[in-house]
Amino acid sequence: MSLIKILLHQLKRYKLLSGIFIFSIFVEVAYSVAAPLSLKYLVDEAFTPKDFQVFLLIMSILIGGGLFNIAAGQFGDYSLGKLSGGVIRQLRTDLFAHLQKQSLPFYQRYKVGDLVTRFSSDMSSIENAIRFTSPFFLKELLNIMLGLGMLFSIEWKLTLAVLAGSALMFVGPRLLQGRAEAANRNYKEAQERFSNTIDEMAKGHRTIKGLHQQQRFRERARGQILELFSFGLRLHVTNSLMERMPLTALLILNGIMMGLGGYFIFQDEMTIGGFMAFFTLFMSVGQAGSNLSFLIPNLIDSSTSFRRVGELLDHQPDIPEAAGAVELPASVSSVRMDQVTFGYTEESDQLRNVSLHIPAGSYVAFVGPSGSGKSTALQLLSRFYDPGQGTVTINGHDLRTVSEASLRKLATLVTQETFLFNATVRDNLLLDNLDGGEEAMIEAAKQAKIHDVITRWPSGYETWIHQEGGTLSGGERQRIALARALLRKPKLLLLDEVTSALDPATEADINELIQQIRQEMTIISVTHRLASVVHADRIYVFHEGRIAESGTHEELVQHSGLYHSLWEKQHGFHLSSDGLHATVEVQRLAKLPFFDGIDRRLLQNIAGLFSTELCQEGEDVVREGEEANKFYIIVRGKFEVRKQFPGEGEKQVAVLQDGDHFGEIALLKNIPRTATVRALAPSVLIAVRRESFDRLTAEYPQILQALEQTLKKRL
Ligand SMILES: Nc1ncnc2c1ncn2[C@@H]1O[C@H](COP(=O)(O)OP(=O)(O)OP(=O)(O)O)[C@@H](O)[C@H]1O
Repeated sequence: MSLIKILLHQLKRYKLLSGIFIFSIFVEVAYSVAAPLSLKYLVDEAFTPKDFQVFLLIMSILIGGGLFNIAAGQFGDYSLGKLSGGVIRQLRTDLFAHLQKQSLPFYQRYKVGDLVTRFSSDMSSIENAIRFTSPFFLKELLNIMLGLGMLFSIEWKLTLAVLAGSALMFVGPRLLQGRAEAANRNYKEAQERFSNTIDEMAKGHRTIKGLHQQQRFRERARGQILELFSFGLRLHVTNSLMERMPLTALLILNGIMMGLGGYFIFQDEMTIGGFMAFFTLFMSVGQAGSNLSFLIPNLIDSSTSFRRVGELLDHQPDIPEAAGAVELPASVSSVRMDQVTFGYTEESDQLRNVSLHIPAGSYVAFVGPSGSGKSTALQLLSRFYDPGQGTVTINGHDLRTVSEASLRKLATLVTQETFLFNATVRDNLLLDNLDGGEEAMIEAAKQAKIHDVITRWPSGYETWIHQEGGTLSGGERQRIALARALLRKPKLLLLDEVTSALDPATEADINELIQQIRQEMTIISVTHRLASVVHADRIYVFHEGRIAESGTHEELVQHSGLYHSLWEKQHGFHLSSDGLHATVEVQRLAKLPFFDGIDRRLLQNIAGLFSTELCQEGEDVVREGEEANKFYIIVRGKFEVRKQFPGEGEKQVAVLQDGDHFGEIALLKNIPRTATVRALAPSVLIAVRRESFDRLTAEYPQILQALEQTLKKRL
């Protein structure tokens, strides 16, 4: 186990300190055993014969030994402090570095609360074991061994008798050990579950409030707190019982010793001094035994923590760096995927036989329906995962063989889920490049269209970012992340839906920026918004994990394939630059199957009925079971369709994006919604109410007839 290896390796590093500590323990234990033994000589050789010389001699030895013991104790404490502190420091550093080497699957397996608990309470428990419990355990064990030796030398029969009785001290704790371990494990797991709830509540507080889920979270927390209470109580009772049992056994042993010891004195088999020394020494050995049993729950607690931290250390990185990894050069000559097949799990593949070649300096787009594998391909190009089959290469080097540092220097990925550090804007932009020029930083912020926003904040670039960027708007976060990436001057820029949280004007600015920087770097952009990639050198259209088509925008619209139909779907909407007002063209309405056959002039009237609706991430536009009275078309954004399944709860059944529509049946009749539609990103829709539609159809009944006929055919 890696943890034990690390600890042993550490102890080897601190040989001198370990030696001093062990020596000090020997001195301390020898003195604590010798001090009671001196009673025998004081009583039998000094007090009874009233020999002052012997008394002085014994006292001098005791005082001299005591002073030496104090000095040795001081050295021992210092060396233990330094030794244990050093071991813990190294363990924390190694664990942190080990976690950093892990890849995405690891972070999907272990939740934040789980990792935080292992780093905080488990590490504290290990620290406790290394700093206090183990040294104390060692000392008390030595105390018992030396003490027993002395007791045998004073009166072996009495020692054997009390030793037989002392088995009582260990039987009880042994019997309870299994229960104590289970109680400890249960309590730790309950702590972990509660930490995860707090983490989820803190991170998702906005969504929780938005969806009015506070009650559900309170209920969950209440249940978990109750669980902590009952597991905590069981743990407390078991541990107390384990601690109390040896003390009770000690009382019984005292009785045995006094009775038998008295008998030996009356039989002249033992002196009074010998009995006093035996009694005192036995009390000290008994106390050491009792201390040992007090330490057992602590050791059990720390053994669970040792196992949990060891489990993390034993987890080998899923995406390891090859021995003698190749350093990628500072420029890109080509990027390739050859026959790549990849699945997040063994059950299914999300990419199947994907091959593509991206020449240096080109601007390439990955488009396609939601879930078709675009982002997955980008993750493989960034080597967040390795392909199951096939290879991903940059400049001819399989990414499995290149050094991570050189890959990250060359390629930068900007994703939709931006994470900003709790630091100033400046630190977020510059990162480790703290001496990086002010000019370069401002230039990057200007390129990403965020400089003006930052300078409007009272503290400008010194503004502190809180809650991992949660206090900023999605667009501001995205633009800071983009500026941060540009400042690193990558030769390969990977963009995953970077404009989806931006308003149309900023999106247009970012698209313009891409046009400017495409001369300086190779760009691969994943997007579902086709209008933003019409100028790409090559567009790869993904469908169900495969590349269905590829070519330039012009080539693909000519060819009536998937791209053509996606383009047709997204085309024909107009959105004001502030993203607040949207309209639809008559030609676009005419392409909706249920408006088929309706006169263009009437469609013009229908187009005028639509009004714009904006919604935030996490907002429900329609809810399953509620009255339906509106028909919606998505102008831009992303929604999930969720349905209740008996016994299984609510599940996602589809994802809708730009150009998709839903709820058309509401134009005809009032039936409850058959699904919930929830926004996955800030979105813009246009909607028409049945009441407005009714007024129009009263004037032009032919619209209603046409609509009824088409819907009848479709239902
Ligand atoms: N970490 C993961 N673990 C398991 N499955 C995943 C994971 N990430 C994505 N998937 C699944 O892989 C498939 C492809 O997802 P991917 O994100 O690559 O699609 P996409 O084309 O980028 O879609 P979108 O436009 O909605 O982001 C989807 O079915 C998705 O649910």
